[in-house]
Amino acid sequence: MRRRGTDTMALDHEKQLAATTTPIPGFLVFDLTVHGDNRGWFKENWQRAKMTALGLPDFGPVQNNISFNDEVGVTRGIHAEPWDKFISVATGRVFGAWVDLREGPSFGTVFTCEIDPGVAVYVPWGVGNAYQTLEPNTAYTYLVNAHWSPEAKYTFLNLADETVAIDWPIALDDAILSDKDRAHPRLDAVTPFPPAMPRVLVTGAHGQLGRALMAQLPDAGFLPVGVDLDKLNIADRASVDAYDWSTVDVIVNAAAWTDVDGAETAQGRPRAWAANATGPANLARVATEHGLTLVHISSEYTFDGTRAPHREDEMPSPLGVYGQSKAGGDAAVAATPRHYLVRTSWVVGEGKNFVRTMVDLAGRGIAPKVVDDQVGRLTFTTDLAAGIIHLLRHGAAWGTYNLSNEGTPLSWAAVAKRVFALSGHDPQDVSPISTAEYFAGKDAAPRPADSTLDLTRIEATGFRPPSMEERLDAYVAQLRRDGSGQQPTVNRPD
Ligand SMILES: NC(=O)C1=CN([C@@H]2O[C@H](COP(=O)(O)OP(=O)(O)OC[C@H]3O[C@@H](n4cnc5c(N)ncnc54)[C@H](OP(=O)(O)O)[C@@H]3O)[C@@H](O)[C@H]2O)C=CC1
Ligand SMILES: Cc1cn([C@H]2C[C@H](O)[C@@H](COP(=O)(O)OP(=O)(O)O[C@H]3O[C@@H](C)C(=O)[C@@H](O)[C@H]3O)O2)c(=O)[nH]c1=O
Repeated sequence: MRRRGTDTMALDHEKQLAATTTPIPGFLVFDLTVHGDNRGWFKENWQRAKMTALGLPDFGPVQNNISFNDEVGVTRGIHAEPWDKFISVATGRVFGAWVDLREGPSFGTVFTCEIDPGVAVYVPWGVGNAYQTLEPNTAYTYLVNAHWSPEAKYTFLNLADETVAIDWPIALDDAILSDKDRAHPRLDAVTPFPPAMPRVLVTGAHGQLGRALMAQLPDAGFLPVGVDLDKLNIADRASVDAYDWSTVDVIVNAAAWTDVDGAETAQGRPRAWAANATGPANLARVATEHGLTLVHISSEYTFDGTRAPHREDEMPSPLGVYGQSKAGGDAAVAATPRHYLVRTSWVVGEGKNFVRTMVDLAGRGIAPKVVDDQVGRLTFTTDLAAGIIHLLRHGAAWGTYNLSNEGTPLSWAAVAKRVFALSGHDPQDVSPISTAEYFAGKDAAPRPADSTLDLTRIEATGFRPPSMEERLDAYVAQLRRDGSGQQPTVNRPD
C-alpha cells in the first residue's frame, strides 16, 4: 500500500528493513520501515542492533548534522571526508551521488540513488558525497563518527566532472550551487584518499613500552598519539571522560605504576591501585562506550609463580600490591568486548630496568649480589611492541596473550652474569643470593619464583618472539656504544 506522507511525497509504508551492497566497496543502501497513520509517519532512522545485524559497521556516531534546503535544485558536493556517514532525509527527497575517492582499484567508481525518508545510505570514509534536492524544504540529516574539526582533510571533486559524468536530474546550470563547489578539481587532479590508518592512543607514552610503540606504530600503518601522566592521567575519571574519543580507534595502555616495592608502602599503595586498576577500568569503560579496541599490558606478577610456565587461563594469585593492582586492572579490561590483554614479564627498553642497572654496576666496578631463585624470561620492548602490533594488524581473536622473548628461562643472577661478561667484566663478580637473603630487613614486595610465560597462544597467531639472549647481547652492546648504562632519574608526581 502506498500512502501520501505529510510532505506530500509518496512513501512505501510496507518496506522491511533491508541492506543492499553497491559497486562502491563498503557503501550500503538501507530500506527503512516507515510507519504511517492519520497523523503522519515515524521511522527508526538508525538502529544499531538491527542494522549491524544486516552488515552496517558499528561505526560509533558522535554527531548528528542536518542541512535544510529551501528549494528544488540545491546541489552540494562532491566532498570526501575522514569519517563515515549515515545519511537520510527527515522531509523531502534528494538525488544522491557518490564517487569513491579512496586510493585503490575502486577509485572513481560512481553510485547514485534517490533518498526519501524510507531510504538511508552508509558512506564510508573517503567516498565523495553529493546530493541535489528534488523537493522544496528538504531536511538532509546525517550521523558522523568524528567530531567536525577545522583541521580535517577533505578531498573534493567537481560536480560536473566529465569522467564520472553524474546524470543530475536538474542540469547544473539551472541548479543552486556555492561558488566553492563550482571550483573543485576534475578527477584527474584529485589526490586519492590514502588508506585509512587506525588512530592509536598510547597512554604512558614516555615509559619503556610507550616509547617503543611510538617509534614502531607509524611504520606499521598506524597513526599514534602519545600521552603520559602530564596530559592524561588514566586514573582521573573526569579527564578520561573529557578526552575526545571520537579521534581514537585503538587505545594501547602502556601506563602503569611499575615500582614494585614502592607499591608496598603507605604512599605507594593507593597510587599503584589508581594507575593499575582504576586507570584501566576507566579506559575499559570508554572503550566499551565508544566501540574502541583496548590493548592493555599485564604482568606475570599477577601469579604466585608456583605453576609456571604460566598459561593465559591461569587464575590470578598475586603475592604483592603491584600484582594485586594489576590483577584488578585485568579484570576490568577483560570485560570489554574488543580487548587484547597482553601479559608480559621482565621488561627491558628505554628507561629504568634491571639490565641497565647491571651495565651501570659493571661499569662502576661494583660487584652485586643477585637473586638466583627467581627465574623467567626477559621481554625487550621492541619485541613487545612488535607483538602488540602483530595482534592488531592480523585481527587476532580477542582475549589474553602471553608475550615475552623466547629462550631457556634464566635466573636474574644468570642474566646479571651474562651482562657482566658482555660488558667486559668478570661474571664471577656477580654473587648469587636467595631472594629471602637479598630482601632481608627491607620493606620489599614478595615476588613469584617462576615468571616464565607459556608462549603457545601468541605463536599460534604467527608471531614468534626472538630469543632473549640474542636481544640481550644487542641491547648491552648498544648501551655500551651509547655510554648509557646509568639509571635515568625517575620522577613521580606527589
Ligand atoms: N617493567 C617491567 O618489568 C614490566 C612491566 N609490565 C607492564 O608493562 C607495561 C609497560 O611497562 P613499562 O613500560 O616498563 O612501564 P614504565 O614504568 O616504564 O612506564 C609507565 C608510564 O606510565 C606513566 N604513568 C604512571 N601512572 C600513570 C597514570 N595514572 N596515568 C598515565 N600515565 C601514568 C608513567 O609515568 P611516571 O614515570 O611519571 O610515573 C610512565 O611514563 C605496564 O603495564 C607494566 O605493568 C609487565 C611486566 C614487567
Ligand atoms: C638491582 C638488583 C636486583 N636484584 C633482584 C631484585 C629483584 O628480585 C630482581 C629484579 O630486579 P627489578 O628491580 O628489575 O625487579 P622487579 O621490579 O620486581 O621487576 C618486575 O617489575 C615488574 C614491573 C614486573 O611486572 C615484573 O615482570 C618484573 O619485571 O633482581 C638483585 O638481586 N640484585 C640487585 O643488585
